[in-house]
This record gives sequence, structure tokens and C-alpha cells, in this order.
Amino acid sequence: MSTASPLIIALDYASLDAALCMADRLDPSRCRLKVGKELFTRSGPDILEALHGRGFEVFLDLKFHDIPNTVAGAVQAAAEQGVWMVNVHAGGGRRMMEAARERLDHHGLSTHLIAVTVLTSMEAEDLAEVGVSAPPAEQVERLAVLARDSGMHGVVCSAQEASRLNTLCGDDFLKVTPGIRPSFAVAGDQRRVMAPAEAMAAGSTHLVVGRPVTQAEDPMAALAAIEAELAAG
Ligand SMILES: O=C(O)c1cc(=O)[nH]c(=O)n1[C@@H]1O[C@H](COP(=O)(O)O)[C@@H](O)[C@H]1O
Repeated sequence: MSTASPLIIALDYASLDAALCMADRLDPSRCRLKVGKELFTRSGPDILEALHGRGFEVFLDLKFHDIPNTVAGAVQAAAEQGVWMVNVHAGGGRRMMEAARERLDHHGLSTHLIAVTVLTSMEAEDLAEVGVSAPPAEQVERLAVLARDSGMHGVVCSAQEASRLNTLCGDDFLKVTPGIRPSFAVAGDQRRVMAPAEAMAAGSTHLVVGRPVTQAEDPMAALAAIEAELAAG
């Protein structure tokens, strides 16, 4: 089932059972689901089959980053399992991203392929430590333009950069933004954060929300509160 909702709920759980317990409380007409490294490493492709069987569109968030041939193969494998979206690290460079896109096109696979720019948990000091002296916003812009030119359908960035990327890369270029913190939630390990309605106003096309929903005492109430924040604009 496809949904008009911009919400992607991150199923960051340590077991298939825990993830499905949450998924069974959610509705595929109200959100998409994201499967990340921990859950996929534990459950393997079974989780994808189970979520697809429940009608959800799935973002497989494994952030591939390797030599072009390896990443192209991994992206193909993800797409052949029917996921709605898959991602790579833009830091893998132009040839890696081009190889991934070419592989999808060659096999007629329509999975959305997006690239992570600068992780939302990182700020200027973190970038400096890994040898990047540019401020986060500038590095995000550089990697987003490279991702667009390398055939990506969009990027993962923080909502703080979304409006600038709309200008640079256009409205159609997907801006998938984690680091979303509704009014009731804490930032935790995230650094470049924004509230849901502000993120949409800034040009995000999709909002990734994890702990504010999955760790809430009442996850359904948390989801409804986010929807209300979005509706109030
Ligand atoms: O690619 C991602 O989804 C991602 C990229 C990024 O820069 N920052 C980021 O937080 N994420 C993911 O988005 C989710 C955010 O979860 P919460 O911080 O719990 O809302 C996690 O599953 C992260 O792995």
C-alpha cells in the first residue's frame, strides 16, 4: 500500500518479534517503515517479507559504502526484495553512486535510491575530527549536488539543510530527514534536529522518526501527536 504520509517510522529493534509487535500497531496508510542495521543483521530478509505482507512500504536503511561493484550488487539485492527505498553513503563517491543507479536501471528496478550526506548526529567538531573543515551545511550541499549528479533520487540530510537543497537540487529531489524531534521528545544523540511541521515547511519530503514513537510509553499516542503537529502546520 502506498501512503501520502511523509512519516517513516524507524523500527530500530533488536528482534523480528519486537519489530513486528510495533508494526502490528501501525497502519500502512499512515506511515512507511524503516529497517536498519541492527534489525536486519538479526532478522535478515524475513523482516522485509513480514512487513511487505502487512502492506507496508519499506525503507531498507543499510547505508551501503564500499567499492562500486559491491555497492551495486547490494543495492540490486535490496531492490529485488521489493523495498521502496534503499540508501548508500554519498561519501562513497560519484563512481559508486553511478554504479548503483546503473545497476537498478539495467534491471528495470524502480526502488528509490538515496544517499546519506552528513549524519544528523554530527556537528562541526565531529566533521573536523575526520578531516572535513567545512561546516556541516556546506558539506551537505556538496554531497547533495554530487548525489544528484550521480543519479540519486534524493538524499538523507537534516531538515536544517532542506530548504537550501530545494534551491540547489529542486523540489522533486527527495529530502529524507531524520533528527525529527516533536515538541514532546528529547534530542538524545541527534545534533541537527527540527520539529515535524518546521521540517516539512523547510522542504523535507519525508520525515524519519524513531525513538520519539518507538520508545514512547504510548507509541500510538505519540504518532497521533506528531500527525496533529503536522496538521496544525
Ligand atoms: O539514514 C538514516 O535513516 C539516518 C541518517 C542520519 O543522518 N541520521 C539518522 O538518525 N538516521 C536514522 O534515522 C533514525 C533516527 O532515529 P531517532 O533518532 O530515534 O528518531 C535512526 O534509525 C537512524 O539510523
